[in-house]
Amino acid sequence: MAEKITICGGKLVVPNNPILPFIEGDGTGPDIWRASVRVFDAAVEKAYGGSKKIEWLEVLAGEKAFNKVGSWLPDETLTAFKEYLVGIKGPLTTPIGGGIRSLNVALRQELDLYVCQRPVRYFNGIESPVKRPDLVDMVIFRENTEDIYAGIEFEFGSEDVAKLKDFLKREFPAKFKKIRFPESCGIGVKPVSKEGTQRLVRSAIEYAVSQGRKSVTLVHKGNIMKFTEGAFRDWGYEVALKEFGAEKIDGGPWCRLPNGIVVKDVIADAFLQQILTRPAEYDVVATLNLNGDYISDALAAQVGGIGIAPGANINYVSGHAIFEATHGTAPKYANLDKVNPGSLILSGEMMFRYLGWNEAADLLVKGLEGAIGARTVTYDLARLIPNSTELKCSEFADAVIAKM
Ligand SMILES: NC(=O)C1=CN([C@@H]2O[C@H](COP(=O)(O)OP(=O)(O)OC[C@H]3O[C@@H](n4cnc5c(N)ncnc54)[C@H](OP(=O)(O)O)[C@@H]3O)[C@@H](O)[C@H]2O)C=CC1
Ligand SMILES: O=C(O)CCC(=O)C(=O)O
Ligand SMILES: [Mg+2]
Repeated sequence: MAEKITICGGKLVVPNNPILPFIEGDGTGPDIWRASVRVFDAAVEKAYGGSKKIEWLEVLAGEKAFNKVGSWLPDETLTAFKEYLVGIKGPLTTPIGGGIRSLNVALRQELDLYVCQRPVRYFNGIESPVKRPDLVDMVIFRENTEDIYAGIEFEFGSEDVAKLKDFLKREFPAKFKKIRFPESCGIGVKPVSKEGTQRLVRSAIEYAVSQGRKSVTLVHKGNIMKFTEGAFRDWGYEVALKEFGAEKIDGGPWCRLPNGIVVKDVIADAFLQQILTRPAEYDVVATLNLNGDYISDALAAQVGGIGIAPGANINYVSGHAIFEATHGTAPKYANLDKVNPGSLILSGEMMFRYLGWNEAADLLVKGLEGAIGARTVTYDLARLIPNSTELKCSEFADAVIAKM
């Protein structure tokens, strides 16, 4: 009988037939979902011989939801993710400039999924744009609920931005003078809190400890944005020192945990050049929301692109989690059965590990490594792998299943 996943004493209780809500997604989402769900079911069947099975529950969001029920993000969808704890989603479109705000961000904020966890690793056989993609083995912990993604923006020409400018002019005249074109600007606000920073950094360090990683790097732009990004760095070190018994190295601020894990920091622009030139120096990365968004795509490109870039949005306290690829809806490829389902498949791998279904997770990796190793890949990897055979999205799913 299908049952809900629950949490007890901070540990997930996963039945053999868990109900997992999923959102198909916009654009290429349906193609990718159809391919991935077959791979997930095949992995579970092969790993557990019928003793475990997922009961998939479709919930609506995005264009499909709007067309069917007139809402972009129906309450029932949020309720399902709250109730069933763990789910998975395809990408959802966010218009640029005007229109609705991001549904992806809304889900993260509504469910308080404060960690956006994105592992980046190399698969043998892919020729990436860099010489040593195999040196990239990082896990990004991106803060997922605040920063400029909180969406506190005031549109140029609106009554609200006029009110805000009046307030700044009156209360903070020196700061207001620094606005270069006060008459013609919109304004965005960047909230970064101690609480939000510390729960993110705590999760990153706990992950590093549990997985035996070498270091945690706090990536920030604290030289320029001192009280947001700079504070992120300081509050991050505070967690390492006060909660994990770290000791400062040569007077700090770098520090070392009793088990040898180094907690260090780097300014974001330097980080983006060093991941190209010295990737082996970075391991677990903890960073703010916008930096994490840029870093995810940049690192994905280093190992073969966004077609194999998985992710998860997790609240490590409540247990709520929604797994999703790093990439978006790639609308030009919608319904062509063309794009790589690898990112969603690997997001499923993360999900299975989160559920404790490591055998099924291992099969997903085996299948993906097998298909890539045999040079039977979708268009994106075919561009990078000499003498490869280009497969459709659905055919790639078959190839992964065949190699499990
Ligand atoms: N979490 C989410 O739901 C996210 C949603 N979005 C949304 O998606 C929409 C489109 O965003 P856009 O900036 O174009 O970014 P996308 O990630 O959707 O696409 C950019 C490029 O990445 C490559 N790509 C994307 N997905 C795949 C895949 N599965 N396999 C292989 N290659 C892939 C394609 O490259 P090429 O052209 O080289 O073939 C594509 O043109 C926007 O509305 C955005 O807001 C964006 C990111 C995350
Ligand atoms: O919400 C969106 O449309 C974009 C989100 C995004 O780029 C990301 O989470 O990496
Ligand atoms: Mg992104």
